[in-house]
Amino acid sequence: MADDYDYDLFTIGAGSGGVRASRVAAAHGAKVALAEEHRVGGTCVIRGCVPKKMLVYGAHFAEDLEDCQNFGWEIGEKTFHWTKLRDAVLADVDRLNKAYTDTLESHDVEIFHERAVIVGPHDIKLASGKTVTAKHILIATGAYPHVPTCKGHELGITSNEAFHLDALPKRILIAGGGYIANEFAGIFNEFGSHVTIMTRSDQMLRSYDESLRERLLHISMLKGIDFRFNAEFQSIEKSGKDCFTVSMSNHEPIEVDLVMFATGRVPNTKGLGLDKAGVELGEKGEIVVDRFSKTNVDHIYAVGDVTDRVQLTPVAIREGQAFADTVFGGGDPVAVDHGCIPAAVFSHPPMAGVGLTETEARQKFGSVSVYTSDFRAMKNVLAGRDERALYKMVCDGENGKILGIHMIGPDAPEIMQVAAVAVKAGLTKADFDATTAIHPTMAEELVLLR
Ligand SMILES: Cc1cc2nc3c(=O)[nH]c(=O)nc-3n(C[C@H](O)[C@H](O)[C@H](O)COP(=O)(O)OP(=O)(O)OC[C@H]3O[C@@H](n4cnc5c(N)ncnc54)[C@H](O)[C@@H]3O)c2cc1C
Ligand SMILES: NC(=O)c1ccc[n+]([C@@H]2O[C@H](COP(=O)([O-])OP(=O)(O)OC[C@H]3O[C@@H](n4cnc5c(N)ncnc54)[C@H](O)[C@@H]3O)[C@@H](O)[C@H]2O)c1
Repeated sequence: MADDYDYDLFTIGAGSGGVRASRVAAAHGAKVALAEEHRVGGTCVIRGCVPKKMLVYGAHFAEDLEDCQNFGWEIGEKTFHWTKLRDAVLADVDRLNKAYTDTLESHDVEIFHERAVIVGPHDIKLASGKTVTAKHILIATGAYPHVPTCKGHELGITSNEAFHLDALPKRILIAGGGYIANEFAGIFNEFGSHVTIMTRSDQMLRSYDESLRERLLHISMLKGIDFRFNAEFQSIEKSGKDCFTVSMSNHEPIEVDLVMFATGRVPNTKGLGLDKAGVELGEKGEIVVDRFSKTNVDHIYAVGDVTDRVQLTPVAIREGQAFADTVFGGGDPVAVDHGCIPAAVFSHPPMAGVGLTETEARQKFGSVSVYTSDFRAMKNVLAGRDERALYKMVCDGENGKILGIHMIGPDAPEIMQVAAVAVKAGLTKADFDATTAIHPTMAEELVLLR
């Protein structure tokens, strides 16, 4: 296909969005090349969702090993070896990295294992100095961790480094009240570190339903995690061989062994040469795109975190697929529907949500009906674990249409994935009521809500 260009498509970034787009474009018959400056697989596979979830599993054994005793199991002394888990996780990351590379190669996508930047409307320069041309360019460079610019910020780590630690910290301060902060707080806490979360606002996980956020905060505190709200960094100073004193507004200084920043992720557009092609950026440096992921330049597209629409892997994948189908599929253009996206926080316990929170629904619809189930999972009862789950369904007060479902409790993300189908399909509370329960499960609470 490649006309006067070296390639039909050149993709910058082999993460969730870039890999899917390149593979599908190649399957549609396009001549495709891709550049990756770090490792094929990107954030999700190499230093995000996947290794994080494995650590979550590893961490959960701490509670399982405690709880199993009420189920009749007697176990000897428990010892946790962080480096054993770390190395197993990193080995699986290597496996996935290879699997993603193989998939691209088997689809004849040419991979450049180096940084690429744009040097002209159709021109890409690789770190080796080689310059290539492409009819279409896809920017899928993701995002990088934001680090506040306080004195001593260079002494802290981000989630990128958390997967490679040589030893677990005895005391860790995690800055940020979002996804990464709450997930890693659970992980480190279960492994025995003392965790303090500090966040500059008075809330955490702002996009989730208020009742669930309160429940997570309550349970996290019961588990021993400390929280400091309305706290802005002032400084981080070394106060011993391996420890730091962190000063912050509105609170006493705290001494810890590790500081981790989880304060959001910034679209990765710096130094990419987008000005050379005239690509428009938004206020946060994100690439501005239309609903087909097209930039203001006709042949340049962008998908995933770099566009700062919804920073989630399945969204980046969908955007990559839609881009490839639109440009190379030969059919009608395909836009990604960004409405009603389910999401989960893999905290301890996890929480998940889809659609409008109660507050959002009240603001938008006025008349809403809210149904809740506040219960202790059967397993927690026998385990003697005083941890209650909370499910909430928010419906349109006029016709019963479900506007949102929100859950915190064991396996909430697994249950939510299926419940989200019903919400996306526009089902009503009556449809849930008409469905027979599977007993005994936690999910049955969803069809028994009063
Ligand atoms: C700790 C953590 C946990 C997460 N957990 C979840 C989760 O559980 N569920 C979920 O849905 N999402 C999760 N996310 C978010 C998810 O990882 C991202 O939304 C997703 O990876 C975005 O995909 P992407 O293709 O836009 O970018 P990325 O996957 O970040 O890929 C971009 C790639 O581009 C490369 N690159 C950048 N610039 C250049 C250049 N100039 N030349 C060559 N290569 C370049 C980078 O090295 C990178 O590999 C998590 C993120 C983090 C950090
Ligand atoms: N389970 C998942 O799906 C999952 C997991 C991890 C990450 N992610 C994605 O990655 C993105 C980035 O995650 P994240 O947790 O870094 O960001 P986030 O946007 O979820 O949370 C950032 C938090 O940091 C706080 N903050 C910002 N600056 C601060 C400062 N100077 N001091 C103290 N607190 C500060 C903010 O108030 C906010 O609470 C998420 O938005 C999400 O889209 C998803």
